[in-house]
Amino acid sequence: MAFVPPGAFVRGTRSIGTPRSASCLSPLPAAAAGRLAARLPADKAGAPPPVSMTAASARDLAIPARSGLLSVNEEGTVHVQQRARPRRNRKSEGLRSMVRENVVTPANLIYPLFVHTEGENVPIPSMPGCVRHTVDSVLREVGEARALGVRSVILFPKIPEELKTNAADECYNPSGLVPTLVSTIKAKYPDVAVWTDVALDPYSDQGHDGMVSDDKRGDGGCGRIMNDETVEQLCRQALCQARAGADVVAPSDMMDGRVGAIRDALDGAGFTDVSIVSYTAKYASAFYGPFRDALDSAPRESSNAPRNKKTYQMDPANSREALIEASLDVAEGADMLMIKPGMPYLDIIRRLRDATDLPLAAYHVSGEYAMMKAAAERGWLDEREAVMESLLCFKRAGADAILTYYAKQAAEWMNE
Ligand SMILES: NCc1[nH]cc(CCC(=O)O)c1CC(=O)O
Repeated sequence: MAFVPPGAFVRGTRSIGTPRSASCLSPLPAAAAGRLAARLPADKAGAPPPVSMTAASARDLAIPARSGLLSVNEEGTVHVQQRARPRRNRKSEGLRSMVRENVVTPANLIYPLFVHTEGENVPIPSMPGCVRHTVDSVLREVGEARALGVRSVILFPKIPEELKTNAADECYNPSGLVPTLVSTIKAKYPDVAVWTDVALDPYSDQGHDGMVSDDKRGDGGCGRIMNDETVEQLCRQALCQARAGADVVAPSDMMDGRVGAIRDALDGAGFTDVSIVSYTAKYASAFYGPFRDALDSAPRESSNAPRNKKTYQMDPANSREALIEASLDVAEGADMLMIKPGMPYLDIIRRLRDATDLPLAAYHVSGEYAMMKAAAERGWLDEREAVMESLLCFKRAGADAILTYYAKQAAEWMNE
């Protein structure tokens, strides 16, 4: 009997019982046939199996001898003619953990924290377990995460409505919420890496990451998102954050040329040590909904503002475009590249992993968090198992670091 390509039908030909009729043709599992064919030398591939099979023992199989792979030896024990058995490497936790290719540790996690100027913590309904923190509370949270081994946090501010403008000038107010918190956190925990988001949306009365023109010459007859004017504001914002002590600035705005401009601005002011983690491949995604609820930062309906962020965030249909963004960010001096959202975009993480040697970060975003929480609350998912698996999958796809609202909880689980 010759081996046949995976997926084909094979006929048992050994002299057991009567010749098979067409109805006895059985599918050989494709993977098994492929594996065996690849591994056996050509002359052995068609040879009969070493155990002799009697007609009686073949009948005992209940299924007719099919491919020659499944047989019964003289003691009546069923035997598959399979030398390579990958399951041997999975037979105990000792072996499984020895050959495990990827692990996630608390040090890989970046903890996003929502902050506001009010006197009490306010829960975020679409993100159970997350709150907008007061200054005291955020310090406590950073301390607890740090004690569990999470050494990086990123801050997202909810800015009072009266401070929002189209130009978003509050974003570089040195005594604003973010700069104040950065210096407070750094003073108490100098070894925690404090990241800041660079984009105008929390400060914009249009709910956009960039300034909106009033000329109605943009997409759909709305205002345009003004790239270069926005980049100038982003440079001011990043500088202000660096002066406050930010370790990492993370432009999430998707304007063209912002990484290079921010690098120049930082270097020109002596902040050569401040890192830039670029949101390189940031898609115009529906998975940011809960985040926009948390900060009241969604595009505004009543104004000149475009209804969505599609003229600057990337089209979910595209993956080559991520490579274009990545090569620009690398050339402009980014220290690390981010992919966002996370789970639906693992292919993009892998494409960037193969395209650059820079560290990669994946953002497990608010909508992904909300979905897992909702399923877990209903008892439909084992939250712990599902979260830990998700984090591991980011690593396997090629991410080094993961921004996740589960950071503290996951670190707690890892420490158990
Ligand atoms: N530029 C703002 C920003 N930075 C991070 C997120 C989303 C994060 C999340 O959903 O968890 C957003 C929202 C957006 O672009 O509308």
